[in-house]
Amino acid sequence: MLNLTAPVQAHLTPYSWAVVEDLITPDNRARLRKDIPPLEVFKREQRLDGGDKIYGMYVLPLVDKGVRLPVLDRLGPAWVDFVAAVDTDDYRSWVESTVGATIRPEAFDVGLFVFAPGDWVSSHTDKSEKSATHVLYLNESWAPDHGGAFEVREGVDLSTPPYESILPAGGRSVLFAQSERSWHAVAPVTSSAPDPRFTIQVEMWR
Ligand SMILES: O=C(O)CCC(=O)C(=O)O
Ligand SMILES: [Fe+2]
Repeated sequence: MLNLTAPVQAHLTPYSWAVVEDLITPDNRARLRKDIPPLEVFKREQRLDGGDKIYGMYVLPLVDKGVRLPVLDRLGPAWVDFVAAVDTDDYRSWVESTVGATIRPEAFDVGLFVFAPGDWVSSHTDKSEKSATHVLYLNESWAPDHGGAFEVREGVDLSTPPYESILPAGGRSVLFAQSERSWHAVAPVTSSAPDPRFTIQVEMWR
């Protein structure tokens, strides 16, 4: 399921983050996409103000602190295989060496996220209880004017341009170590996007 020898572009500014291309092979991305359930199965997650971030998206948790949730089997073998692939010492060592975070076995969540037009996440660092986050993008084609870019940022202020913008598609994934500097945001998905923005998030806890 995962090609841990896929090319990595690792960065140390403004924090430790990396872009990885084709970590999931195209055929496996197609298998995963085919088994994304309808939106009715997801939970709407939205915060309009307060807290550490403002956001709107649909979420389907698949693994909670290392425990596979019943829905995983219902999604089918592609999703079971994906979870098995991130629950390995090879994957954890790869995360550790790619972004320099310390990863504990079993302390991980996996979620399937859907961002509809207008959905976004304000600039935030992720919770300090987190060691690293890996976001894998499941759409194949995506244009800059569809919004939804992963923005590497240098602070909370969205009126400044991002340090870098990553197109959330084409087999790309973004991995970063949590720190007080790990500012990032998701630009709003525009109404011109032909499909919702589909992501898998692997969250690794300290
Ligand atoms: O979907 C992404 O690219 C990142 C999402 C994110 O940062 C979050 O949900 O905390
Ligand atoms: Fe985040």
